[in-house]
Amino acid sequence: MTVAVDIEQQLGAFGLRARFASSGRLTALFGPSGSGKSSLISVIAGLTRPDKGRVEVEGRVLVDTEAGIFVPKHKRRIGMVFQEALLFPHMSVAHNLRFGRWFTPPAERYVDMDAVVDLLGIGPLMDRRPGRLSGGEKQRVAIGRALLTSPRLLLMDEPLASLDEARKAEILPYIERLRDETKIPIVYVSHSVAEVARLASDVVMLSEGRVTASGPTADIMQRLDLLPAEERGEGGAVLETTVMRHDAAFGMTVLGSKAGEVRVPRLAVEAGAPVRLRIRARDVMVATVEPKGLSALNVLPGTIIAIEPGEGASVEVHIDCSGVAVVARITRQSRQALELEVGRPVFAVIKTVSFDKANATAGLSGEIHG
Ligand SMILES: Nc1ncnc2c1ncn2[C@@H]1O[C@H](COP(=O)(O)OP(=O)(O)OP(=O)(O)O)[C@@H](O)[C@H]1O
Repeated sequence: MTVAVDIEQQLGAFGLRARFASSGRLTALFGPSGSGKSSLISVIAGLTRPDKGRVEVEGRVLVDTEAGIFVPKHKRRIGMVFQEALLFPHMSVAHNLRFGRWFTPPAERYVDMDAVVDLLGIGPLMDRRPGRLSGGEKQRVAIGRALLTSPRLLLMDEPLASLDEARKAEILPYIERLRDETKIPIVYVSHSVAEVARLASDVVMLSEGRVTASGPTADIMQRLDLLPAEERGEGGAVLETTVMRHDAAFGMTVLGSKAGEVRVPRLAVEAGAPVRLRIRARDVMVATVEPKGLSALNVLPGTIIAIEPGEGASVEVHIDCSGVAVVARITRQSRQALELEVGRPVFAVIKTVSFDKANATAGLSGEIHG
């Protein structure tokens, strides 16, 4: 197991009682403000001591209160990236990067400087001081500095929270590369569904200091009831697809998934490349017969597997499309008019797809309309 946590900690009036285990490449700690994400990160990093419990990373016990084990933070070999880059302003980028390396005994340095510079695309910045970097560039350097400590685990606490949308889009592909091209497990704190759906292999959902759910990203993202109220509209299905072909005549790309083909405006990726799609529940309609004469390009056949009460006048219809669960948010009135029940064959009509290109360096991300 990569990361296994089972701890209790009282912080004033706030009680953190968290238990999860994840062997995912990037595990998102996800929850609303004040749910305990940063407190949990502090326990894993060794910045605070839990009252009770155990923390294990890559088979190494870092905390076990019963056995009297508490590995101090500088011996944990955990790299940290925070919301603010916290670079040394008087040092060049190259110096800031080397600073990370100095702290690791030579025998334990397994991360190579050139590889990190290449991975994060920071070669042209090496001689600059942090004052002359954009927010996104600073964060890439901060990630590089953390990687150069040769960590066994990388903790990222809302690393994009202080960046604007353009800077976020610029840095997301680098975090994907980090996830896919290094062997270092990442625990990533976020309260954004878009970020989690794009980056996480696994999600640990926190609410009021408790883990309310944990598991693979696709499973958790469709549990709309678990999402923080302000993010519920962002929830839905996460589909792993592969680029099948490009349709030059119409400027479209055809993606293959277990649920069927999905057509999206042309993506600048080669056939065979993986693409992760997010289909928000509010962007899916339900039809009881295969629709004709419709502008939406993507219609997936399936069977209703559950109908849950949604917010206000809505219900959430869960549709199994050949093993892929797609969620549609529709009104109770539509449900009644269409006589939707569990077991009924239907068609999920997808109005909009949010797509994220995995394994990319081009920063491609956005929304497309079917
Ligand atoms: N040392 C402390 N003493 C008392 N209360 C604390 C302490 N540290 C954290 N808390 C409280 O614990 C709760 C959880 O805080 P935490 O920062 O872990 O949440 P979070 O999910 O990271 O929130 P955000 O997304 O806003 O950063 C908050 O109510 C906070 O006020």
